[in-house]
Amino acid sequence: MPKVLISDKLSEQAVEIFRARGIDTDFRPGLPAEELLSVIGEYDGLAVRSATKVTAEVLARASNLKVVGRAGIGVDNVDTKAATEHGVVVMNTPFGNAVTTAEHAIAMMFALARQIPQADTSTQAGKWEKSKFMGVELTGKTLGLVGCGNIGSIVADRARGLRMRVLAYDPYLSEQRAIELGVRKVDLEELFAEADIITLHTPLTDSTRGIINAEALATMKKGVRIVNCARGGLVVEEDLRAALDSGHVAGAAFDVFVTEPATENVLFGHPNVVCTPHLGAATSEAQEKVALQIAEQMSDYLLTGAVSNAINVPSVTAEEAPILRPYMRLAELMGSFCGQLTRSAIRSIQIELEGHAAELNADPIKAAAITGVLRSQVDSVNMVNAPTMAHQRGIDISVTRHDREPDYQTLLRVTVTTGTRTREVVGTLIGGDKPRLVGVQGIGVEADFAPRMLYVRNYDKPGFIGALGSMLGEAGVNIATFHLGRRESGGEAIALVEVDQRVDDAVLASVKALPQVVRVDSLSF
Ligand SMILES: NC(=O)c1ccc[n+]([C@@H]2O[C@H](COP(=O)([O-])OP(=O)(O)OC[C@H]3O[C@@H](n4cnc5c(N)ncnc54)[C@H](O)[C@@H]3O)[C@@H](O)[C@H]2O)c1
Ligand SMILES: O=C(O)CC[C@@H](O)C(=O)O
Repeated sequence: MPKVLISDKLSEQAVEIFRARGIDTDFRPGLPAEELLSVIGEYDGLAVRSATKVTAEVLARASNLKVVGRAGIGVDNVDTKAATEHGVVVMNTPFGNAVTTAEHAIAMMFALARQIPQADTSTQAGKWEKSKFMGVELTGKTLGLVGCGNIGSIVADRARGLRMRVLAYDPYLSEQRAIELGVRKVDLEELFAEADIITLHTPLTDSTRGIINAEALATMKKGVRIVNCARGGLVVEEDLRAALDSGHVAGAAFDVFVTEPATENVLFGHPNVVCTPHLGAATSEAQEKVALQIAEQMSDYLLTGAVSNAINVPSVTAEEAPILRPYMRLAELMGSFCGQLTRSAIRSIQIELEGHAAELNADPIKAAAITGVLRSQVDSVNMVNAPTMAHQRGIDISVTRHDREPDYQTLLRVTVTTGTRTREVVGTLIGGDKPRLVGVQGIGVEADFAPRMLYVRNYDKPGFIGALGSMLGEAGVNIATFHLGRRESGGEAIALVEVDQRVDDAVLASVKALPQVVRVDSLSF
């Protein structure tokens, strides 16, 4: 039974879902980092929000870990690169808290426009400062969205409901989508120059870090207000503080900070600043949604292999998973066949799909084939890290779908090329799910992938089968099945011999010495 650890404060509904799906679950919100390091080796899955830091060190100790699930959007607390290297899937819930976070941004906008937090403090202190808290209307004002994805587009919708004019800067936003959203797509300079309120909704990346800095602030309207409910680091906090002090910026509302938890910050204490402690996603509705969603996604992956919302591996739907699983097994076995025969640096791996296979999601099949090829070189390879490992080794990967009718209903071909040789195997599924080899090096030969096999390249000359049988018999090796194929009578041939015992190197050397034999390899699957 898989075992999952929940190390952050997730809705307890997640625990119920894991348990109902038959997953052993430990709910330990607030687990200290040192304890996480000592227990992580026991778990197949780790569910977190943003407090747990899933570092390279944690991942290095996580010998059984298959999946990290982030109940939320940002995975900046997960070392995704290290997870990929360790073959751990990282998944998030990209939509579960979008409405809630958009509402928080709108709430922050109102808080700034009407100075609600400051007025509340003053009123409850017994002051009645009506003239001090003169606000501004939002109706008719220009809102500048930096980032118009899930959250930004919901903010746009709500802002239009407030009769605001909405501008959006997002290099990946299409003109068509901007029209559908009722926003005007502009460049950043125009947005800065025209917006009365600017709200940020991008991830923190190299291109967005410090997107609002002193230089940008100088190009904004005097009296601009700035809202950040996305990520700390999008705004250079010191530069913003200076612009608030000079009065150029009329107000700033921040939910996220460069350093979190933010117990100290340069923005704190300014009369026109409103802060919340990363509460964007903190509603019971959103937390329930993300907890349920991550528990379902992680359970699906651990129990069925279905992958959704993964950051580092292609998606496989619950419907696709049972169909793809035998293909992934076949591709891995075929890759392994080629990999075991390859002793030098691989230049390329080509995966071809024909018949029914050509209609399927090829990414998981490709990842499985690469895994199989690399497994004989690297123990730690799996479906998650195989494409990255191939890339790191400079291996060129290609996938081709053929729409021609194959001899079999469905067919995969894996071709591995080194500097000097090309190895090609062809395989199919018998009865829908049983892997069967149907060709090697362009020679038709049918065999199952047996746990122990001999692969013999020989010439189709009399005496070979008898000699091989006697040698194996004398060595105490029982032949379970024997499959032969040849290019033409007397020409190049292949024998695939399923054996019940391991064939030692001395016997392999004697087989190799037979006059008809070109090469012999012992394979295991
Ligand atoms: N405060 C919170 O509690 C909270 C909650 C949820 C999400 N978030 C954060 O909000 C942000 C937005 O989340 P989302 O779900 O809308 O993400 P999303 O991926 O749906 O949207 C991000 C948008 O930013 C755009 N973008 C990327 N690079 C850009 C650039 N250089 N300039 C302008 N736009 C750029 C993308 O094209 C995309 O449309 C993320 O940083 C997320 O982590 C915060
Ligand atoms: O879990 C949280 O409270 C933060 C969520 C938010 O930052 C996210 O990226 O989804």
